[in-house]
Amino acid sequence: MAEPENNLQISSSIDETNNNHKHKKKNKHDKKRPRDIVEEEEEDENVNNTHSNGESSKKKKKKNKKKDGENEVEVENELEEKKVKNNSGSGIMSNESFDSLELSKSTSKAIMDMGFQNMTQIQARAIPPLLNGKNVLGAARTGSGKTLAFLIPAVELLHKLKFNPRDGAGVVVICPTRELAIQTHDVAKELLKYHSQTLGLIIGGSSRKTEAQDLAKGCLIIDEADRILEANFEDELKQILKILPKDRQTALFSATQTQKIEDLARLSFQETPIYIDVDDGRKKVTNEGLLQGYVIVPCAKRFMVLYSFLKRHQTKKVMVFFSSCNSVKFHADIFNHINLHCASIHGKQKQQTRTTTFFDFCKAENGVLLCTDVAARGLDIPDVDWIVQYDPPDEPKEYIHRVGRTARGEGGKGNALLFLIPEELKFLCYLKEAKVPVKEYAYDEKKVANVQSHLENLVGENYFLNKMAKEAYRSYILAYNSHSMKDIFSVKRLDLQDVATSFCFSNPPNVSININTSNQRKNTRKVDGSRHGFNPNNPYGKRNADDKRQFVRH
Ligand SMILES: Nc1ncnc2c1ncn2[C@@H]1O[C@H](COP(=O)(O)OP(=O)(O)OP(=O)(O)O)[C@@H](O)[C@H]1O
Repeated sequence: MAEPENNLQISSSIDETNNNHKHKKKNKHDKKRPRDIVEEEEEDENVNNTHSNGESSKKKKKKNKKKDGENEVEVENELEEKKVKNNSGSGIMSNESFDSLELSKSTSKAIMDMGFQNMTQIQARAIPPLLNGKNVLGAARTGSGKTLAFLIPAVELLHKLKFNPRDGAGVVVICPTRELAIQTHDVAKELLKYHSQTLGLIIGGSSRKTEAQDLAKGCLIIDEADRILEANFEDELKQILKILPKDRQTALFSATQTQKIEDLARLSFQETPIYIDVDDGRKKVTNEGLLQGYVIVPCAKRFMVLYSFLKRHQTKKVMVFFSSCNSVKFHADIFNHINLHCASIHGKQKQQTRTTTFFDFCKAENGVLLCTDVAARGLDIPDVDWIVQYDPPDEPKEYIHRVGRTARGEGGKGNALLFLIPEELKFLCYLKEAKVPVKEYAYDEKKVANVQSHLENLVGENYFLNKMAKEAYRSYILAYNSHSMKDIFSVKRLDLQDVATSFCFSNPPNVSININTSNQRKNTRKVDGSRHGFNPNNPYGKRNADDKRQFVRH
């Protein structure tokens, strides 16, 4: 999908191939009684995400239509929201306006059309040095406006240089997934509305030769930078760097800066960059408006609890994360089979299906999206109410990116739920050390749907469901085996009968699982031959003992 004339290139170099409002009822979620996740639907605490562009969410507009008696509650909520917005200590906004940057008229007008006046903190701190040609390594929490923090300088610099399409690509933006590249391309398009500069999108599938020619000039931006090396795309990145000019300007951005960033910085920066971490010193790394909980579910009951949760939250917008494409496929199919409508996104789909599903879910007011980590990073999907991590994230860092799909922007609100089997509870220590606050939620056994035997019959009799269930079961075990945090997620501790039950089998299916522990994640996790080096004091992974730099926000 490369366009012929591009001086701003957005590309996805990495893509996955596999894998408060007030408490209305005070006693509901108090300390003694964990929140019940499968109880009858009542107003969730955090269902209205209001994005910082000043637009109220559709849901909020709908809520405002509620009968008169509820107006008082609404007014209180509005006031509370304003309080949050003015609290610059915990919010993402700065007091500085875009006007203070003295941007070109075309860029200023485009920003005005977006409805933004003040910059977010990362924008206020990263845009000026980038405009001055400095290299920047930028960290700021999820949903805090990093995209414009690098796109505004990119567009301004091209404009100032009077960069022409015939000059080639002036700016290259590298994103870890295709959807993120598409989204970033859309934001850049909005910014370039009144400019003569052009832009293009490379998300695989087009001529390598044309792509190489388009990339021949420019300055480099890497979004979700830490993810780039994780997927072992070091070689590809080196190829890209080789064809870029040596005297370029470079910027790396992510919500989580880690050891991997150092490797990447070494590869991509010619000289030491300016390091900007706007959230340094914060007591927690996740967003203010995010309510996070975990629920302990025995493995054999996982499916039924998820099913009951989704049934209960049918009027909400929910994303559910799985560890493999096959698991997403199976769950989407069986849920749709039993009239629980859900969409899915994973790396084994055709790009057209992925793109359509992504945009449909962005527009939807409610609905369920089952996905792999292909949707974990950077995606700015409006008004997501719940992030459910059905399969465990690979690290606390991935947890942070997944839950970052909700409660985005200033005053944004949302909920997150992590499923853990009793054997995985130690993961909570790592979350605590990573400054992620999670509360225990519960479910009422009596309210969990009892459809296990019905589903076992269905999977037993339906050839296609059976095949998908087997593949999903196998992939779940393989993904578990390749987990980075082996001390917690040990495949040896899994009870395969219980795992089989969670994939709607009455007995473990006959599948070949050739687990070779010496070969785990050979292609996806190895960086410079080292393993991650996690421990509770180092929840984000390995770094040198003498390295005192603060790569993670506290
Ligand atoms: N100056 C601003 N004022 C108000 N809202 C803004 C501003 N800048 C960006 N936003 C909005 O904030 C939301 C989050 O922005 P963005 O997607 O850039 O976050 P991010 O920091 O890149 O998140 P992630 O780490 O998840 O990739 C978007 O809906 C965007 O339109």
